[in-house]
Amino acid sequence: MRGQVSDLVALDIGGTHARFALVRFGDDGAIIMDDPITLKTSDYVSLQTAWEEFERQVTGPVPRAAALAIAGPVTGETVRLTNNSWVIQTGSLDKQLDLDRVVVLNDFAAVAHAVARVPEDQFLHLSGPDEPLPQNGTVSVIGPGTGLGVAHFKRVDGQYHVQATEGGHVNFAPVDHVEDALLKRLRNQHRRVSVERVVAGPGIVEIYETLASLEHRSVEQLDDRTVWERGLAHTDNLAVAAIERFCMALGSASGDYALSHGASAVVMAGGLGYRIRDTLRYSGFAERFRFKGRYEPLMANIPVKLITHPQPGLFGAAAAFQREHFLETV
Ligand SMILES: Nc1ncnc2c1ncn2[C@@H]1O[C@H](COP(=O)(O)OP(=O)(O)OP(=O)(O)O)[C@@H](O)[C@H]1O
Repeated sequence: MRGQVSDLVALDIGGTHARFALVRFGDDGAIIMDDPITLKTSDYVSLQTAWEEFERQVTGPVPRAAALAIAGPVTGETVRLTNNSWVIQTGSLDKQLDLDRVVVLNDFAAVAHAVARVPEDQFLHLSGPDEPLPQNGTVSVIGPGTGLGVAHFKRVDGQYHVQATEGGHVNFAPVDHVEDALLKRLRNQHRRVSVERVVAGPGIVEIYETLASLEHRSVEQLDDRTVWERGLAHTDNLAVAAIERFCMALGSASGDYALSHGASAVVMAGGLGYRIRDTLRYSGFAERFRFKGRYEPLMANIPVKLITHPQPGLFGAAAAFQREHFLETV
């Protein structure tokens, strides 16, 4: 896109990183995105100072329009990020960043927009019938990462509507004795145990230590990244078992979301989901997804896919902006 005038700055603001990308909208509605500039949120005291740095790094004019996908509930005028100290006042962003048009949405709602808009070849089949996403119906979008993002969208006659949720905070529901032990362990630490305590990156440590205690083994204290790395590299059998257990718990939770959303398809998203994509396909994920008593035949008919687009949050923020300001029909 270099050398062409951009239409929009798309931002994806997470707990650890803020990503900025220049976007141009093609005459046919295509969303053409430049490579993102990634900044560490902890290196900047506010969105405004990070934006200044982005402007310094860009050659050429910066568009006076922005779409922000933010990791936190976007409800009132003030948005507090879940894992960083920035406070974003949505009502005055245009003045603070010198913008003419701004769209702000939850980061996982942005991912759902991306799932609704990217072409079929950007999905990898995980389980269930190997068929395209439905033209009409509800799709659950689930993303284990630092937390557990959950959203859904409903497509009807070529239009779609996205709903952000706080689904990662529903209760963790164990279905076997290992998960009973995991819940017991977590309940000693937290008054209430949400599914995000298990089905998100940091949960792997709890699973690892629970498995060790079931074998009366003492293990060194590891951080989540190390357990993931050892398990994915098959250098630590307990970590391999913990990842298998993680996939099973993700399958259970995904099935619960599909049931409660009335979904006819499910899409996994997020950096962690992508990292474990091959393991997920050959794990107990699919069996646990279906394991819903008399609804097993219904669950077996739900396709589960994984989005492979590298920046669904940025792409989805641009899609949300485009729909609000340019296109009535997507
Ligand atoms: N090699 C790795 N590097 C970092 N995190 C890893 C790695 N392998 C597994 N993880 C797990 O993935 C989680 C982060 O997930 P993900 O990469 O999806 O980030 P995210 O939630 O999208 O965050 P952000 O948008 O702020 O980068 C970490 O909490 C960690 O437990």
